[in-house]
Amino acid sequence: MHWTLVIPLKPLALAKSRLSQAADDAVRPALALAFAQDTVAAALACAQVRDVAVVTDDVLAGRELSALGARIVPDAPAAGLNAALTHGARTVRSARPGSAVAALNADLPALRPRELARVLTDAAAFPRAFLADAAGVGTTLLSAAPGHALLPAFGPDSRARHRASGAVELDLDAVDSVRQDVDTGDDLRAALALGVGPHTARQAARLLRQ
Ligand SMILES: Nc1nc2c(ncn2[C@@H]2O[C@H](COP(=O)(O)OP(=O)(O)OP(=O)(O)O)[C@@H](O)[C@H]2O)c(=O)[nH]1
Ligand SMILES: C=C(OP(=O)(O)O)C(=O)O
Repeated sequence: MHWTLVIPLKPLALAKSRLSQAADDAVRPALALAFAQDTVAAALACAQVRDVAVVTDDVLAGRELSALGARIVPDAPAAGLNAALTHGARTVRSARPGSAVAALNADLPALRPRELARVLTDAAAFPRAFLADAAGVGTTLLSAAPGHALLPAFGPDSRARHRASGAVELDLDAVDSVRQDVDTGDDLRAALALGVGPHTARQAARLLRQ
């Protein structure tokens, strides 16, 4: 099965507010963009991924991510993360109704294409499936096979909410790069230890020089 990934991204000036202790206002937007660039580049390099749609209203991010090969979908509902994902999945399926779609967070700077391929291969066995984040409370990926609505419930305690919604939790070892989202300075250190993509590596080096 080949997947279309739907990746949501807040306007960069507002993104990653919980990183404010580790990265000040002058650096954080560039860091958030770098996370998204490394996430999108790794996703597009994954053999199971047909294409990537990024739902964002950010002009700079739209330009940079479309240069990597992503399609940009405006965040028309402007009603938060889950509305953006529902809109993104609908937009994808209005062009190709039988698409397998998966929502993936834009803050996975250590994402490895082979680990993403393992997650998507397992997800293909279920109508809806999800992967818990490294902290064990959130979600980094939610999938919907052809013919099934995504029904995203991202946000606080999304692991429990996705489970309660009937999505199957994927029980996989050795997919740390798909689980490691970056919300805090500790998360950033964990991602750097796994090995981040080139955009984040450049921005992290800038941060260390400050
Ligand atoms: N398009 C869109 N994406 C969103 C919205 N809210 C969150 N996201 C994205 O959803 C993903 C998961 O969100 P979070 O991990 O909470 O990221 P964040 O909102 O930048 O982080 P904080 O500001 O610290 O809460 C990230 O890729 C965000 O950019 C939204 O309203 N619209
Ligand atoms: C939106 C989510 O991410 P975070 O916990 O990183 O805000 C989530 O896990 O559902």
